[in-house]
Amino acid sequence: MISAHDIAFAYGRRTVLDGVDLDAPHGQVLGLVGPNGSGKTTLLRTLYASLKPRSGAVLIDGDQLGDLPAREVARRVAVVVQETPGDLPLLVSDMVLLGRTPHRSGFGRNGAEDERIAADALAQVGALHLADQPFDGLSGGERQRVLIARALAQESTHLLLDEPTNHLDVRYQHEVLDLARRLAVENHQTVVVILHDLNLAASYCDRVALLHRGRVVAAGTPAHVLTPEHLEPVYEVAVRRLELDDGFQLAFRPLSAHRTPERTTR
Ligand SMILES: Nc1ncnc2c1ncn2[C@@H]1O[C@H](COP(=O)(O)OP(=O)(O)OP(=O)(O)O)[C@@H](O)[C@H]1O
Repeated sequence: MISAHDIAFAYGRRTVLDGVDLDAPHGQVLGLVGPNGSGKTTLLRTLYASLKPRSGAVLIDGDQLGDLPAREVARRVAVVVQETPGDLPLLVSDMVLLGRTPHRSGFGRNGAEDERIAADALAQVGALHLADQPFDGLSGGERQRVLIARALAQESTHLLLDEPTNHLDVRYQHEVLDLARRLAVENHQTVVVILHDLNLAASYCDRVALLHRGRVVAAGTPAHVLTPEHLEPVYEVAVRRLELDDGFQLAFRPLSAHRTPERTTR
């Protein structure tokens, strides 16, 4: 479980998070949504100690994140963020094996068990066939799946994902979020995921926090948060919600398209 209390963060003099509270229990997927620049990535980074909040506290299973050694944080929390190809010419299999690092002692090498776990992780994201290819040569979607496999190989109890559906085709968007759900429901993990697609958030998240200008302006179930009343002022678009038998679907239009177009007749 991750809980954040009264988090504030500033880049220099610019405050981008202010009074943020968050609860991400085990066994659930929490979605972070909000417009560009609302503070989602900054907030996520405070949850795995990549950024230190100016004030407030982040607790992982009741322990202050700031008090945990980096290795212990890595054992508890796996992270998938957008990553550009690096200078290290790694094979896909080696990239996934990096996920085993927090479990190795000292300069220990990967054992057969680590290799089995890494191969399993690749299979789970449908990328086992890429194992012997150079990571830098992959497409954006393939790379994304391999990074998710690396996080799975880490076997942590918390999984943080920053726009994991970026670059993925529709099939893999659903597969990756379905996998995130199964990790929460079946493995009782805590999953926190940043999503731009609000319909995907509605389908796969147990709870959603809507950020606007560094504050959580609504939090709760997708049905409660993802309403035209909450979304229209935050995104400045017209929102329609279509209720379906098994949920709802959101449709968006620019606010200007709401007005009846003026016709000029000559
Ligand atoms: N390293 C940085 N230095 C200065 N300002 C930054 C830095 N990173 C982010 N910001 C600013 O902080 C604000 C929040 O950024 P953040 O990336 O957390 O938003 P976001 O909601 O994840 O955005 P997006 O949906 O576009 O990814 C933005 O205004 C951004 O310009």
